[in-house]
Amino acid sequence: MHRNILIEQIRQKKSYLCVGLDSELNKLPAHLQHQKDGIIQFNKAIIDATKDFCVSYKINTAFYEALGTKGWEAMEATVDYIPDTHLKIADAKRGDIGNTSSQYAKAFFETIPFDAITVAPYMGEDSIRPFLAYENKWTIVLGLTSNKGAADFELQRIRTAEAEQYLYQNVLQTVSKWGTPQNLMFVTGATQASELANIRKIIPEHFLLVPGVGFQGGSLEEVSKYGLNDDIGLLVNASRAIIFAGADENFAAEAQAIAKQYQQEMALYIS
Ligand SMILES: O=C(O)c1cc(=O)[nH]c(=O)n1[C@@H]1O[C@H](COP(=O)(O)O)[C@@H](O)[C@H]1O
Repeated sequence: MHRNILIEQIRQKKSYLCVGLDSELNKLPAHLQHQKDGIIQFNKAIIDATKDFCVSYKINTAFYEALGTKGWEAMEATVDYIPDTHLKIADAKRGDIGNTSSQYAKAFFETIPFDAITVAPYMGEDSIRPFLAYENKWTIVLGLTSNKGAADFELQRIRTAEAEQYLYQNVLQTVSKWGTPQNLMFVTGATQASELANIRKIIPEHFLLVPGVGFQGGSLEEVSKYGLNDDIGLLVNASRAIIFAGADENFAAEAQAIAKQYQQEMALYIS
């Protein structure tokens, strides 16, 4: 998906919400858990209920891969069902030596036609280039993640030729030279909102994928205050807070209500 189309969708809907389809089988409403295509039915109902309030869906592949062949089938059926107006993100956190990354890119950009994939930067440039080679596809590189373990490496101070800085800052500076704001985004956890002003100094133009509102306690208000740019530049993800808002037959309506709440709050920040 071209950046201009994404921005247009966000402005039209007054929403930069990404709904995370982390559809863990044993958390589905009881009536769907034992059905052969329970995850597909669940995802379709969630998509129908939330598509007017969000601009993107993020499929965390772990919840599908865990189920083997059936999981991959559910993932493909879900990607097929998501309207083309919505950015389809494979949250797969891949990255390997070049020829292997090329196969990951083929898997998630061609075999299953996602628009974007999350990638870990640890293995460097040749591990990321194969994803960037695809036109109109997005490579979303982990920057500063939402979890406690971000302190182990990402928030370590390092000394480079130019400055002393956090490791994640060096990642943003370096990786942003390999692509452009048209094909590269970065993950910034909502729980790290205090760092967003610094992040925007390094990458003012790029879109940020921001997970961590809802269950992980990140604040949409803070993220929006420090993260929004002239083109909006944010995709804020919530998974469990939306898809598991309700636990019975009413789950889709409950999910819709929460997605709508997020959208209405976002509308205040971008109007
Ligand atoms: O790459 C991600 O999406 C991601 C990065 C990060 O720093 N933190 C994070 O929570 N995520 C993912 O974002 C989703 C968050 O889910 P909820 O906490 O249920 O909203 C999960 O799929 C996580 O794997």
